[in-house]
Amino acid sequence: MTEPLLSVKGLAKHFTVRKGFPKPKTTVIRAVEDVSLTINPGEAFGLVGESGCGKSTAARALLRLIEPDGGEVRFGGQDVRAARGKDLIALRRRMQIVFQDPYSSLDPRQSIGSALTEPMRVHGIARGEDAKKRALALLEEVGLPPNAFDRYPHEFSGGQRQRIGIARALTLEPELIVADEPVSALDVSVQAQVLLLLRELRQRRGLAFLFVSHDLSVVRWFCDRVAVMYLGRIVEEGPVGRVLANPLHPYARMLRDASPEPDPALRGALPRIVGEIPSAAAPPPGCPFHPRCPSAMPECSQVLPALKPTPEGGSVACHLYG
Ligand SMILES: Nc1ncnc2c1ncn2[C@@H]1O[C@H](COP(=O)(O)OP(=O)(O)OP(=O)(O)O)[C@@H](O)[C@H]1O
Repeated sequence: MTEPLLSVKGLAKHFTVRKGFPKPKTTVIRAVEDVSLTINPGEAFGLVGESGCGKSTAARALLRLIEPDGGEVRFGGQDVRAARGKDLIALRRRMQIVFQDPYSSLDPRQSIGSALTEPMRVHGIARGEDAKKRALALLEEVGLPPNAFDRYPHEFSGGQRQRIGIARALTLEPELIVADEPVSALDVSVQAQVLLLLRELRQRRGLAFLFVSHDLSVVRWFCDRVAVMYLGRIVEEGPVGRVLANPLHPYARMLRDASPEPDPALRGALPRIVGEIPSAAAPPPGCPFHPRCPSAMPECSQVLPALKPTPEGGSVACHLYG
């Protein structure tokens, strides 16, 4: 069996906010609760769910861009949460992030050449002419001309800026890319080109991906495995073909049925997603999905269902299953 590249167990992240007027009250938002997943070398793992379910928070917490409040994160066998100083820098080099909006992650006053060579210099990989040569090769790899090196972010289109964001994520030759909604800010016509580039890079470099998206068709196309999140928790996980074709959790089924149907003959015949996602500040007792679930039973409002294994190596957290 392959040793997982990334292994996450029981990850938690809570935010404490003060809200209300005139007497603000302290509220704890349980953005991520008991999230576990593993990603093997070269594997693409999708994280899907409605807006606010905790996908981005989970992705940032496992990279320690924000500090988790609980759980264990191991990368290549190393304890990410315990890593300090040089060890943490070395781990960071191996896992990189591509953001939804590359414009906000690129410094408008920094040339593209400098944005690409700076991390190489800081991490002691290359400097001077060597770093420039590597940056030019990266620009070519992501489909940008060499003269992009001396230009600035505002001179590029959204799709080109995302290519720059991808090139920057590659400067340190990572093994895992966390792609947080990498194409959802782009025009539809450009989305496919950037997705093709990501898939090409994945194949050529043997990269593993944590692919955060609300778009099931993109996840179906890009990923090997997928986890469905609801109110901070994973409710179902498994091979992408099985989970999206035959979801076992009623929420996963609802999400699948609400996603645009590629076959026009079936469009409109499917039930739409119903009800509002409850607040992560006051998650319902028992199964967090029970207030919206068409199949809820009395037990569902009292007992939180544990994740149970499914035959093909996935898992589902539902009292209806098993
Ligand atoms: N810095 C923060 N302070 C307080 N609450 C936060 C913070 N970041 C996220 N949250 C809350 O945590 C929950 C999860 O948010 P998160 O952005 O991770 O969800 P998401 O699934 O990625 O949604 P989206 O696709 O809209 O980004 C939400 O209720 C959100 O309001």
